[in-house]
Amino acid sequence: RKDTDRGAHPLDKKNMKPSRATNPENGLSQILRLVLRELNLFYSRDVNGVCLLYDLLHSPWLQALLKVYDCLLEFKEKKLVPATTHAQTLSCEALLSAHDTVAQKDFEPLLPPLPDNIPESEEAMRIVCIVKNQQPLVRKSLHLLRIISGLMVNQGLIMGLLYAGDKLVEVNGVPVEGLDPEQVIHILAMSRGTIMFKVVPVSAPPVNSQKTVYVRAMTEYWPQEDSAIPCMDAGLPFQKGDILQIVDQNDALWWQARKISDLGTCAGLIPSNHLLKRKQREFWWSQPYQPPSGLKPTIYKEEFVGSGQKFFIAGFRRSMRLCRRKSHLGGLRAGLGGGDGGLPAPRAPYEEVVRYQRRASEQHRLVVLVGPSGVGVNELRRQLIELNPEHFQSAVPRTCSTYLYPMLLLVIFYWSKEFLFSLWHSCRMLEHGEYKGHLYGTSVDAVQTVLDEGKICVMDLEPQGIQLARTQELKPYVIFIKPPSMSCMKQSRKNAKIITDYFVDMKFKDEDLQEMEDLAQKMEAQFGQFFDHVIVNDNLQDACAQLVSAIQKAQEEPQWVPATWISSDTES
Ligand SMILES: Nc1ncnc2c1ncn2[C@@H]1O[C@H](COP(=O)(O)OP(=O)(O)OP(=O)(O)O)[C@@H](O)[C@H]1O
Repeated sequence: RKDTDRGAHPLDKKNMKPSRATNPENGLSQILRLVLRELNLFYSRDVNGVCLLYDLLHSPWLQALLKVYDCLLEFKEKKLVPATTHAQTLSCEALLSAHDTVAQKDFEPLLPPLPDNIPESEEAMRIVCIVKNQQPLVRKSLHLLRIISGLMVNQGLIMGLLYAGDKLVEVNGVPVEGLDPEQVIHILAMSRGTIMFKVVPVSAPPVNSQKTVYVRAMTEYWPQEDSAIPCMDAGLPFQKGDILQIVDQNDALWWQARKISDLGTCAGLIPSNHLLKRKQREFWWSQPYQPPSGLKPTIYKEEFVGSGQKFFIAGFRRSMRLCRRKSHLGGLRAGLGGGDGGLPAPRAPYEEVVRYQRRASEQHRLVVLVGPSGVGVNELRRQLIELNPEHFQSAVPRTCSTYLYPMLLLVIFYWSKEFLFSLWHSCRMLEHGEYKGHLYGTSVDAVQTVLDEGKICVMDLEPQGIQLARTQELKPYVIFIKPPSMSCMKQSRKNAKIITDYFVDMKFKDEDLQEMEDLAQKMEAQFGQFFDHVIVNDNLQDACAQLVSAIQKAQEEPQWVPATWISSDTES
């Protein structure tokens, strides 16, 4: 409040002894309380005008004001210690007056009056003023340059004022026609406060009728490494698996997007679907050809459950580890490269996604665990099922030698990954393998059997198999089990044993742990876009608790899923 306002207080503070305020009994609040008590008596007798006075004295603002007054009087008696040396000379009055000055200041930007002498010929021009803050105008200036090149404008800042296609004529009264873009950038960078643009408007400003779409990035993009981007600083870097909100697709080559983890920021430039596909294709063709190194069918491992009962668990993980031991990484590396040792063919760079929440009446989503061999996928799955066998279950693999043998013969004959995939599709196999000369496979039907029982089906898959499972029918939720750092693993796996098909328990060696870490990195780099959740398996109990919580969220909370999985009536 201003000094004058304080002076206008009905109670004259000069006549009030300070000691009265320090004693709460004698303070103004106390006096007010007494007056109210008196008034109460009159009020009950219905004395004229008392109601009005009663309401007035009861008003919260008056009570608050009196309380503030009491407090100030109390502080006036105390020897206050300034918080900083600068505040040494500040009195209470000076602070209040500083507050008043700031409170009364008008922070609205002052725009200069428009020039009076605008000639008739300039009728078709538009003058736009923006107020620049103290930050260097790098990003914004470049966005404005997009107007010159007809690409885009910064929506948050000048939406509705400047449009793509507007021709920039003057900046702050300086004619810019014929200047190089760099010279205009320089003028903008040097500008402080208000910047006035004179533009010849585009004949028909574009109407943005597109609906906002969300996509999952299936590849990564680094604007700093892309010399073709019109404005590097305005680029939006993203990684595989990031969910992006596409806000503008008007330009065929460059879209504007935000990350959903950062919706508050202004949009950045990303290559359009078409452009990114083209870039991927160019990159793919530029890579040297690598002949296929072969697809190795893997082996199933048997597991004893309960009282001597034996059945096969899905997955070839341990066998893969054995294979790798024999061939020293070579075989598995080939497997990670997509099975043929070459670079995987480019796929769609963006996948449209929507929010989906499973309805209670719908079947559960399949839970897929992925991770490098030895990280603890089987152990976690085992513990999960043990925790609640009524709720969680694995899919039981079946022997399928009748059709897999001829199928494999065909695969060997054609030696084509695509051909194998098509056969797998026709058999609805999510994975297959060989154990002691027999062929086994886990089919979609085996998963469906578990889901039909109302249970949550939990299975482990090699990352190459994720795409087969990604269907509207199963709506898998993929959890990547990641190894902790080497030092943590050395500690936590001190007593852990590698269980092999030959029932020889071996301790983890440093090279096993290193191998696990390398593989995890490769899996993340190549298949990270499919991972809905990542759990670092350091402490087994913690990891198991995280797994339970992640599965619960997947089944009960909204998640981003491919738009193709959801028909419009089930969309949340
Ligand atoms: N967090 C952990 N701390 C200590 N030991 C662990 C941890 N996680 C797993 N283990 C142990 O590591 C060994 C390998 O685990 P597990 O068999 O589950 O690996 P995996 O990922 O399924 O790989 P594979 O399929 O090749 O066996 C087991 O003995 C298991 O008990």
